Amino acid sequence: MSNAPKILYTLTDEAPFLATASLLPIIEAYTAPAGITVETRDISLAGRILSHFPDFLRDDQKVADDLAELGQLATTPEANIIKLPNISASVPQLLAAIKELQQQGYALPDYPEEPRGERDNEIKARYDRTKGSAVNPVLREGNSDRRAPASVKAYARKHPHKMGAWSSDSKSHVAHMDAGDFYGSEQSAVIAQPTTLKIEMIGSDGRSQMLKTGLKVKAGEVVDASVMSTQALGEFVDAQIDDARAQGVLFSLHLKATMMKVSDPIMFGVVVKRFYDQVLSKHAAVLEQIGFDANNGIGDLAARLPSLPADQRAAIEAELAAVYATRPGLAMVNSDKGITNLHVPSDVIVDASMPAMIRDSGRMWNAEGKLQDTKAVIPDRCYAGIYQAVIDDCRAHGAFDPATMGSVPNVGLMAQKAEEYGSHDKTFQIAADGTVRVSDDAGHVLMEHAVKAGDIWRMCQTKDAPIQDWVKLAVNRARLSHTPAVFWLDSARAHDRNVIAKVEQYLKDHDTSGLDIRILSPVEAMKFSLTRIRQGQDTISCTGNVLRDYLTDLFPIMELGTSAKMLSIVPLMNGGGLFETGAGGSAPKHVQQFVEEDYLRWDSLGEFLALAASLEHLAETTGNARAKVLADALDAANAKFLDTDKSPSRKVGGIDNRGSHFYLAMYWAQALAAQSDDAALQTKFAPLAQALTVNEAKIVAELIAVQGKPVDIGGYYKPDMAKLSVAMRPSATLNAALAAL
Ligand SMILES: NC(=O)C1=CN([C@@H]2O[C@H](COP(=O)(O)OP(=O)(O)OC[C@H]3O[C@@H](n4cnc5c(N)ncnc54)[C@H](OP(=O)(O)O)[C@@H]3O)[C@@H](O)[C@H]2O)C=CC1
Ligand SMILES: O=C(O)CCC(=O)C(=O)O
Ligand SMILES: [Mg+2]
Repeated sequence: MSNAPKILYTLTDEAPFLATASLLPIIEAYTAPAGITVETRDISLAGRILSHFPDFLRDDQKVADDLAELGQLATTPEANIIKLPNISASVPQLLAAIKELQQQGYALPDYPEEPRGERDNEIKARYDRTKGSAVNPVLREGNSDRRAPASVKAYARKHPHKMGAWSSDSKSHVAHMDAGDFYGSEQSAVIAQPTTLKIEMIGSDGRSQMLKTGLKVKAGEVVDASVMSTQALGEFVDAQIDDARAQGVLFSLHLKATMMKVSDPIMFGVVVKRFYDQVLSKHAAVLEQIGFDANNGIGDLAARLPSLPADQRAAIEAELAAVYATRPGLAMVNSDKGITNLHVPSDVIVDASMPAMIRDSGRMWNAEGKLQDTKAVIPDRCYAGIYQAVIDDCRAHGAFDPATMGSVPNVGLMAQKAEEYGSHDKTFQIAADGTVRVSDDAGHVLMEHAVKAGDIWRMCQTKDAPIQDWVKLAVNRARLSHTPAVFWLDSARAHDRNVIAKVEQYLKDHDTSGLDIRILSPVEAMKFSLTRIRQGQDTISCTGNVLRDYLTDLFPIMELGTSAKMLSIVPLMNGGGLFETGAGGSAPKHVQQFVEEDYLRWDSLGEFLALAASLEHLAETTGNARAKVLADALDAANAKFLDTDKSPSRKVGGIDNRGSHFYLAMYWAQALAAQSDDAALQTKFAPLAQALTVNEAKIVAELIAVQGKPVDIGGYYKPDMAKLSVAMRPSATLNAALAAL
């Protein structure tokens, strides 16, 4: 195959987007001499919003729907996409982004939180398409292969990050429900013939309502349904609040309200309502009137209180203080600013929050700004148990040692919206008591649940082709890295039983001789992997979509200090490549630090690794030999970058993200100048390598000189590109050297 070599680089949000303003000019300068085009596509929250409202914007303000274009491209062999982390917006973030855009002169409508009439419904539906994890499921037309490359692991062993010590009498623990959750109610079916499903709600009064019709399913597809009883959840939460107070530990809640954008905000709301019951019940009428929504967190109340008369406001504030006096301490997101774990549903996201707690000796921050033992409430049992297994291990054996510990790479089943992370359009909060029934074309009932008003019912789909591809990837990875591979599947779950049967069947399609491949329940798989990790041994985890997410933050954060240092490749099922940068988020607190003191702590190593993999893929698919030369030189530069430890330090005065980009550029140019595979590239890059090497001290000084004072970038969700470029490219010497290339 030969086509014009092109890489699509995504413009996203927050820290990774700021970093792009400095890194992209370097990437463009280096790839151009090889005849490679790098184009950008805007998939930021602001960009997604604007692309949905052309009818409200002036012609010069309209933007294309880049996400839809990339989603389409991801199904083709030509795709070569570098995907940086983006905001998966909660409602409070969506509201803030809309407000900022309106202030910048975009005449967007307000978000109709309580829609009245057709027009409101239509506008809300448009906004809701940009909400939550709206990007990744669209682009992920493949399964994932996430790991710490050998060079990164070696770096972490040489420069181990700090890990909080663990004590055997830590009172920290995970609390989960014992009944009434998704885990306990799961039903699963494998589709025999292509058909169309419908989801029907039959009320106890006999009235029936279609929740969804026309849901096409393919042969071999696994479909599951389960239900969370909000009553059981509420009772469980009450008991945990009391128990946390009795034990003197912090109360914390860990959900994934971003990716599980329908079910988890409701669960979050149940916990907020229970925790603040005293004040919310007493002032219910007033709170209703000011539009408070518990699903948006208690921060929503704080935001709306100013609209009340002073006396009403004081009464509510007094009641809030009384709640805090009688409740257990809440884990804090920011104790200086009084932001609690229950403030905003997107502040505490389980994949990152549980590893952070484990790294901090099993503790979280309390209101006094001190670390304290914590009850981590993870209501549903499907995956909660793995974290208790880690806590048990740390209590028994102490903290993990990054200098000696083994690694747990992941091969994750996520293609085509697999499993829970694709369930949003099939998740419903039930309006009345009755039965939810899933049936096919021929009227056969596949699954049926008794439900009560308020319950959360959801259905998931996992297509057969992605499962086959996942098994193949797992076998390949086990073979390539000579490492045991464990499928984390729970035979007590209906869905997992169906997947186990498929895994057993599809393993037979591959040569597995000499490989150690096992199927273990998540808790057993965790214990097995942790035992090996302490012996310095690696174990591949082959998991479904949710555990993919959880484990690819958990292990990198323990092994490397941050999941930003991960290599995260998605071989797309139709032959293209999606290269995600790291496995971590968009680090909002890094933006805060940047605007306050012109210092960006974001670690772009994930971008460097993704770029090398993308160039490698480009060389293979387009036969462009120069892409290979660039990739090899970038590999060498990455190794040198790690060896010399040029990642950003944490504080003003050291090199930050921009300084680390300079070092990458210098090492990359040096490697290109030193190679002899391509004489023209060698000649082209030799003077640049020379200029950067000679001016190292000067460039670093120019980059550091700007630090330490506030910087204006003209927006949070949509920064001013000109201001941002000036702020992120403060070294005239570096800019001139790049321009001269
Ligand atoms: N692929 C994607 O698009 C993803 C997007 N997200 C989105 O990102 C946002 C934040 O979520 P979340 O990941 O939970 O929180 P953060 O982005 O705050 O990440 C958690 C912590 O990881 C560390 N970290 C992550 N990336 C880097 C980096 N490149 N350089 C240095 N440190 C890093 C920091 O820890 P410390 O300060 O302790 O060193 C950071 O505070 C949300 O909107 C979420 O939806 C999240 C995951 C993936
Ligand atoms: O899409 C998202 O919201 C986050 C994705 C994520 O956390 C992951 O894939 O690791
Ligand atoms: Mg994640």
